[in-house]
This record gives sequence, structure tokens and C-alpha cells, in this order.
Amino acid sequence: MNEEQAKERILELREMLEKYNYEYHVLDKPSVPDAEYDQLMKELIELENNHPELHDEHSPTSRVGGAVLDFFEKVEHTVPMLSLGNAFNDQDLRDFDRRVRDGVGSNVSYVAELKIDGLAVSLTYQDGRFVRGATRGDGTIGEDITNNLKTIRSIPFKLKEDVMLEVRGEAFMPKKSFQKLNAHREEEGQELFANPRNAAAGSLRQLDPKIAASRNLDIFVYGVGKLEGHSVDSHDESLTYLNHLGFKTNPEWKKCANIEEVIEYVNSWQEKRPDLPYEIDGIVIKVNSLYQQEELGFTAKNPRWAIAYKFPAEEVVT
Ligand SMILES: NC(=O)c1cc2c(N)ncc(C(N)=O)c2s1
Repeated sequence: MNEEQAKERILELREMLEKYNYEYHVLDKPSVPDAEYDQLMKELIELENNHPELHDEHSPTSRVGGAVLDFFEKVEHTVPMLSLGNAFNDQDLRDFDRRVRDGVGSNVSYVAELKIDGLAVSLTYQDGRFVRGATRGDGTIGEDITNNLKTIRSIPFKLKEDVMLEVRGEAFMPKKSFQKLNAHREEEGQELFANPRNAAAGSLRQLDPKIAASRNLDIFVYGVGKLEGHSVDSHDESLTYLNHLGFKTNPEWKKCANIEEVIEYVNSWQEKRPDLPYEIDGIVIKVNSLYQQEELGFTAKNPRWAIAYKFPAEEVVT
């Protein structure tokens, strides 16, 4: 195979592997058997090793983890990642709804979403390509964990549109992966992780990305921080748009016409929570209209247009 043919084959393999990766990890609908995926990945790794001049940081081969870092760079979030005010019962939700309606009038609808119990991260895309990923940190300054986040297969390297975008999401470890990881650590006489959230956070704070790559982490993207090249008017529209771009969004979100529908949704998921393949610690409720979110604004600490309903801690089944 000459230089030209090798270059062509490398580009072809990169495209195929990213497509198969998206089908498997985002759509959960693989179109080729794992063995074929692995064979193509092996061929690409070999070709890239023989052609270092064709190195591309967005090649699918970088999902297996790159160089070990000495430390994580600090990153400033262009739009602060705020924490949410909490609600613990139906009355708190009704009080939230009254404050919202005092602010924007009674023509308000909400979006309710599962509150994923993981590690909040921010992903930045320039011209539709993944350029940086960071932890929330204190909401303004986080840590650059790009190399670790590149090992999460459901994070797209290239979006369906060449937009400039900063999205928020929750990186998490599925319950099954958590149980397998702790069983392995127990066999090795290592300290166990207390819960999937700690396991996900611990994995993403490793300086060696091969560790994160081995932990079967996943992510649900749930919000836009900054967006150029497209505009949306409501939160449900932004979720649909993020999905269109190629992100993995949580499918259980629900548009609610009023707070009573929100309360129904919260109660139904309090029951169904143990059946989910990942942990949630509550429900996030947001005013759907971005215009109304703008009108409501923020208190010193939290948005006035969103609240987190917290479930009581799940009984630990020993
Ligand atoms: N602190 C925050 O702003 C949020 C935290 C979370 C979380 N852990 N899971 C889901 C959402 C969501 N769907 O909006 C949010 S929003």
C-alpha cells in the first residue's frame, strides 16, 4: 500500500469507526458486530503507527487514552456552571411555581428531567469539533480533563453541524459497571468505591486516561452554555437540537403544562428509580421558555427559573 492509499484508508477507517461508535454508544443500535469494529480499530491503530505524519487528535484511536499528564490545567467557564436550589416535597415545588408565576405571569410551562447522579462537566466545540472538556470545579474555574473525556465513547468528536458550542452534561458510571468494578477491586484487595458517582469522579480525576478508558463511563448532555451558529427559543427545543447534533441526551424528559404535571412526573420516577441502569438523585425542573428564563434571572447562587427536587437517599441494599 503506497502513501496515498494508506492516507485514504486511514481517513476511511476514521469515518467508519466514528459512525459505528455513534450507532453503538449514542443510538444503542450497532450496525456491525463488535468483532468487526475491533478488527477495523486494530487496522487503524497499525496504519497510524506507521504514518505518524497523519496523526489527528480526533481519530477514534484516541478513545483508548493518550499520554499521562503531570497535572490538570485550570479552565475558566465562559458561562458559569451554577448550582440549583433544592426542593424536598410537593409544597416546595408549588412555592417554586408561585415565585415563577409572580415573575412571568401564569402562562408558563416546565421541562422535567432526571437528575443524573454523576460528575457535572462542560464540553466545548469549535467549528463542530470537540476541543476541550472540563469539570465544574467551583462553577467558574474547573479542571481541563479533555483527555479523559475523550475516552467516553458517547461524546462525539465531530458534530452534525459546524457550530461553536459549550454544553453541560453529567458524566456517570452505569450501575452494572460500578458493581463489576467494585467486585474486581474486592478481588484485588483494593478499597471499594462508595457509589457510582464517586467512581465516575475518581475515574475522571486520574492523570492517566487509560484508567478512565477502562471504566465504561457514559454521559447525558442536558444544557447549552454558549451557542453560536444556531438559536433556540425553549429548553425542549435545545434538548432536541443537542440530540440532532449527535449528543446523547436522556430520553426521559417531559414537557409539563403546569406544576401538578411536574409533581406527577416526580412521584412516578421516585417509584421507577431503582429500575434505571444509572443512578439519579432527583428531578430537575426548568421553565421551558428561554425568554422567561432570561426575565427571571438568578439569585446570588442559583437560577430562579430552575429547581432540583431531591429524592430521599436510596436505601442501600447490602
Ligand atoms: N446543577 C445543575 O445545573 C444540573 C445538574 C443536573 C444533573 N445532575 N442531571 C441532569 C440535569 C438536567 N437534566 O438539567 C442537571 S442540571
